[in-house]
Amino acid sequence: MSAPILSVSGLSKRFGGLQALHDISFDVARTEILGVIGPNGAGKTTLFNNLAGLHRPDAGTIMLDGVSLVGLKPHRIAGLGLTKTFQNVALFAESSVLDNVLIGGLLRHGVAEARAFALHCLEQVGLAGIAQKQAGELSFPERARVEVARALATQPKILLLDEVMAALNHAEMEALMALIRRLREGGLTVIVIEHHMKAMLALCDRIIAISFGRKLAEGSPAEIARHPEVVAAYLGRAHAV
Ligand SMILES: Nc1ncnc2c1ncn2[C@@H]1O[C@H](COP(=O)(O)OP(=O)(O)OP(=O)(O)O)[C@@H](O)[C@H]1O
Repeated sequence: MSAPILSVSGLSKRFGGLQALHDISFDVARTEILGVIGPNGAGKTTLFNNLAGLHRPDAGTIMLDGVSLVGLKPHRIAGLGLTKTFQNVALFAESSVLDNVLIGGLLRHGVAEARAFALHCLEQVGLAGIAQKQAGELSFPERARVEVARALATQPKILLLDEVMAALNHAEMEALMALIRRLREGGLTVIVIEHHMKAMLALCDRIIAISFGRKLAEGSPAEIARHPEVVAAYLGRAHAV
């Protein structure tokens, strides 16, 4: 791997008696789509929260393009280029789609510029036509795209997507995967958490599997799909690729 855009080393996080992350290390290449899989409670969202500055790790280093992120506030980390979507798509229901996306743009722009940029982001995700719709009236696939647009409005180098496909049917998932691939072709690096294994195997260049806060495996989708511990811990013995 040429110089990684993100380098995580020895990351650990404890909540009281629970070791939620234990000595997690991995690198992410520029414009890579990296998947993070693991059973419920494995520590996936905690990993994202530590990367994005919502939690402070107890130990370990996180370097984004050579800059240390540990101890920085989330808006500083977003300013440096790492932005996370939220698992339960928390949009302001009473506000328009445009205003929801505009909020992300305020990180770097004044209101007028952020509005224009928000429209551009909505175009990128194919939702320019519903910019004035109230966010509370959106379908699940629209909400997922608005959440991606809001993250894009911060102009990230790395986008962390936390289960944005959770409520989508097969066709909607395929469409969102196509969007993620397009964003990568435009230069974005993406780290994805999803439970849907087929989608992850199809979408990701590389996958890390975690279980009980520890990294269990790391490799190509094909390697992960046949890794004995991953199969036992997560995929189920019946899974075969
Ligand atoms: N703020 C917190 N305080 C205490 N415990 C927490 C906190 N956040 C997460 N945990 C615990 O840490 C463990 C890892 O949780 P996390 O949400 O990271 O798992 P996950 O892999 O994202 O799960 P899921 O697939 O269900 O979203 C769980 O046991 C969870 O209950």
